[in-house]
Amino acid sequence: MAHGTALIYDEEMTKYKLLWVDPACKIEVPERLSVSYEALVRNGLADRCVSIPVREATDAEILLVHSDEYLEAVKKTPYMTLEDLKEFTLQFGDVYFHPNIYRCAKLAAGSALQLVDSVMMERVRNGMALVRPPGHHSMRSAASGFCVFNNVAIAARYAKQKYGVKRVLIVDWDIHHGQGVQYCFEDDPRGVFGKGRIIFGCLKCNILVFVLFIFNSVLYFSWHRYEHQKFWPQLRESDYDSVGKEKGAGFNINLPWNQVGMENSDYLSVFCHVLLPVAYEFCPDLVLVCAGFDSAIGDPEGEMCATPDIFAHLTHLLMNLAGGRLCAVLEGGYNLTSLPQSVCQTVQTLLGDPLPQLANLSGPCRSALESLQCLRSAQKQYWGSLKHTASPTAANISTKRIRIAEGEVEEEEKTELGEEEKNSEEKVWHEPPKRPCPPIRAASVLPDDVACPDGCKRITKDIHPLVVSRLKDHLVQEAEDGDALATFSTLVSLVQKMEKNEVGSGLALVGDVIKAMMCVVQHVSPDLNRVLVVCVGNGKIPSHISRDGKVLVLQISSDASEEQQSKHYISVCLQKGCCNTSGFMQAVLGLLLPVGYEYNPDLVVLVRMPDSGVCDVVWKQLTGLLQSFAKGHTLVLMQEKENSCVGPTASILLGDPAPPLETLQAPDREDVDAVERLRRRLQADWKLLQTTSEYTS
Ligand SMILES: NCCCNCCCCCS
Ligand SMILES: [Zn+2]
Repeated sequence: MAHGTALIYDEEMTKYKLLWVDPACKIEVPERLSVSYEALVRNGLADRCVSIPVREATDAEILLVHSDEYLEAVKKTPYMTLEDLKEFTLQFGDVYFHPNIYRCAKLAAGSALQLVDSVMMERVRNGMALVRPPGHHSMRSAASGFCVFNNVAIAARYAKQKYGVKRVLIVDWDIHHGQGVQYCFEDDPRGVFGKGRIIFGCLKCNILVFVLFIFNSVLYFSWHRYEHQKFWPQLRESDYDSVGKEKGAGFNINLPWNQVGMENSDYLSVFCHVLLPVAYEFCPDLVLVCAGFDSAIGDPEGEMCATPDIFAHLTHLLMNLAGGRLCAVLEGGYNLTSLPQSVCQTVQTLLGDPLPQLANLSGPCRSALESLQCLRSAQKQYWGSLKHTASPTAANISTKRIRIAEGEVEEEEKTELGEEEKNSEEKVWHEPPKRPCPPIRAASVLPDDVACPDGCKRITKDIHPLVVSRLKDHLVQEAEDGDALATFSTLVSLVQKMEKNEVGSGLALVGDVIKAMMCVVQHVSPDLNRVLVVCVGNGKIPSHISRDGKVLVLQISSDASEEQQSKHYISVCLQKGCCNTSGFMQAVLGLLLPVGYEYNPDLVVLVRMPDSGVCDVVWKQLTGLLQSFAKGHTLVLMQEKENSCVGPTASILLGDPAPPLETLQAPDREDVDAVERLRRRLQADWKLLQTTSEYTS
């Protein structure tokens, strides 16, 4: 298992800048890189990373994406006079050249390749390359948007060529559309059978089995400020209906933001309802992130309102893919305060530190919902997890771009205001909270004959007098059973240690998981405001447990609970319970994650019911994803006889990446229907469950 986080940076890449007046380019300054690196140093994060040296990309590597004539032309720029540089620049848009930019562009691309080498050779688990010039706008034969060589596109091609990586996921959370990346891969051969989708008609059982053999492929996801094609680069092909061409259909995913001011809720809902379901189905071997931070609050380009700590969560959600192989490469980011904060949030998550809690999440705004629905509808024919998406009725989708195109609505001028006209009020936001690592990362409460996994700290069972007295009146029948009493009081004291951040997470083997869970829930201290209880497998959970919203129970099982569902008692009934990976993940990504984020618990109790049937890999994915909540304070309860689950669970609680699931088959129709029905019913209570705009007030 690879460990460590690579950091690639060299101050040489700060040694070029705009040499003439150009309002479009003045924001791309060397300080972007230096303030980001200095913040990592100041926060003690640089020292915790594995420092990997930069190198220049070779011609051959650059030619993986760019044309020979373009490379030859750029090679001449170091010897150009100022006038020649200006002249040369004129042929491109919103970019500038400098005598040293060719060298820096080779270093930026080379840094991305060093990062890929480090991850693929397992010298590190993941990493970040702090580079400039950025890359995602540059095209085969053109520089664009401050970009000269397409760092991430070159890295993707390089990974496939050198390491035989089959499936690469590129996530572009920069606020601009990386058209250069889209052009590079949109007609990328997807393998023998087009996308490799082979459809078997099994006459006997007359069931269409969609078997998705996904051969070599690059899946590109980008969200970007669009404003109905009025925001730079103002391309028709940046809209949600650009899904990839012919064999590449379904492998290009564009989420246009048609308004500014998008917040954390908007970003998370797109991850939960589009990117993650598709990414799990795609099952990448490597994740590359076009890590642009102009999507953060305060950025003059994005004019969005998502706070820097959102990148801690976006990074974490992607780390559960590809066995944790994640390479983040800096793209944009022009606010010299939110940029370094966002970079630090990203690197701190790559290092495995606990995630910050995201407060005050609400639902996505109406415009985001329209984009979300349009995108899901445009992509549903390619992805099983989106298959049963409701098609947007004309009434509730933004056809504004179409109407503009048809001249119905006269074109407003470009939305981009000059720097001076930009809404003058400066955005303010809190500095992201510290994310201290607890002295004990994971603790265990185990029967004496069960070994404590490496890295875990065993908490010896003992009777905690003050706890016992409180317990006694609750658990009369256990009063005589000394062992149960000892277990329960140890669990309660373990939770108290979590509250004080002395312990990160815990796992316990107990005689009766439901009783243990009830005991913990009833004895958490009053200043623990909300407890999320996730029950995996069949079993009766006393419904009085979710009293007054202090406890939210979400159970995934195969028995339709006769219990009245309520806002705080959600029972997801799956055809094959927890055995069907696709259905289970559909419920986790489309229901549990959004509700969990909105509920924002201070403690998560994960209960593995006896005979849950959940397989190890899915269990590990779930345990990993639940670390998103409660600063990673998760208490895992399992039945005594399941001691084979102790090791795998502990490894995830200690920060190991969950192994990738296989490429997911399309979930069973019944399961998708069940999740969809539940989502529709619950979205009135839990706004992050919304995926269509007809429900917004
Ligand atoms: N108001 C300045 C216009 C800049 N347009 C190009 C932006 C390139 C961003 C690269 S991440
Ligand atoms: Zn950008």
